Formats: sequence, C-alpha cells, structure tokens
Amino acid sequence: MELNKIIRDIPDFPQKGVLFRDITPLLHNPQALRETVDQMCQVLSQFEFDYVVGPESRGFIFGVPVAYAMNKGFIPIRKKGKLPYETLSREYSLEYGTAVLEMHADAIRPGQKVVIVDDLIATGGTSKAIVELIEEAGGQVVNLMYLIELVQLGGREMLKGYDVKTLIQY
Ligand SMILES: O=P(O)(O)OC[C@H]1O[C@H](OP(=O)(O)OP(=O)(O)O)[C@H](O)[C@@H]1O
Ligand SMILES: Nc1ncnc2[nH]cnc12
Repeated sequence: MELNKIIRDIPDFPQKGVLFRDITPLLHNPQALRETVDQMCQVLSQFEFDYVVGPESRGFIFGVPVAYAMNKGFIPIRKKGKLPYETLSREYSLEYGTAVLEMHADAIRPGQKVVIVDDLIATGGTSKAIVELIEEAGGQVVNLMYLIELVQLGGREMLKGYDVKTLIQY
C-alpha cells in the first residue's frame, strides 16, 4: 500500500505559505493505519529501548499503538501547563510559531533508553526540545521515528548525531 497517496495536501494551512500534510485520511483508512504502525514497529524492532516518548497531539496517535504493540511504556510530552506533576520544560520553535513542551520529571531514570515517535518532522524543533528533555532526565535517545519527513525544512541537520528514521519523504 502506498501510504503517501493517502496523505492530503492542504495549501496555506494553518497560515499562508505552509503546505500542510494532512494525515487524517490515513487515520481514517483501517489498512493504512495498521500498515503505518506495523512499519514503525518493524523499523524499531532493531533497537533496544525501555519507553516510547511521543509529543502531543499527533505524536500520541502513533506513539501509543507502537508502545502497546512492542510491549513498552509510553511517556507523553505535553504543551505547557497540562502535566499535573513536577515537570522539566523547554521552549522551542516550529514551522509556524513557538511554544513550550514539558515532560514529567520522574518519567525517565538515568541510563534508560527511549525512542521518540511522531507523525512528522519538519524543522526538527519539536524533536530537539524533546531530546533535550530526555537527556536532562539522564535518558538516552536510541532512535527517532516519523511517518513523514519534510526534507527541505532540515530536521535531520537539527538532529545531527541521532538516528532518524522516516517512512515517507517529501
Ligand atoms: O519538526 P517541527 O518543525 O518541530 O514540526 C513537527 C511538529 O509539528 C507538528 O505538531 P504541532 O506542534 O503542530 O502540534 P499538534 O500535533 O498538536 O498538531 C507535528 O506533529 C510535529 O510534532
Ligand atoms: N507542513 C506541515 N504539515 C503537517 N504538519 C506539520 N507540522 C509542522 N509542519 C507541518
């Protein structure tokens, strides 16, 4: 199944000049959803790790089923003010704005290994902030896994030195 054919392009969303890659048709299609999660698990099966880390909101969509299928725990990264316990936090910039991400301070113990799962890497700003949160907690990022890579936005360069895997490149 060609997953790239099911992703819908929306010009000028959420602001002028951004070509938004809409994954909702892929989520709507049971076969495409299963294949996406299965392919992510297949790639990640070569790594040893303790947790899947995924950012709100779209990182949750793929991160939790991957964690479930691989019998791992899931660590949510949330936008500022949503996590109830003590947090670590990082400001970051996006293709369309800036924000603050947080992780629970006790989510990762020093030496634990994690993979980051998200729907898409654009500038890499979100993922860089997550890597910094994980490393501040003493964790090690062994892989970063995405459905979509927007190559021209340079996310890979931002994450130089880390192992980035993507299923579809634009
Ligand atoms: O590589 P970057 O330039 O950081 O961009 C990628 C991030 O942007 C999107 O999330 P967004 O912040 O739009 O939030 P959402 O998942 O709640 O829609 C996407 O799901 C990634 O997390
Ligand atoms: N162009 C884009 N399409 C979909 N999600 C995004 N997140 C950041 N940039 C994006």
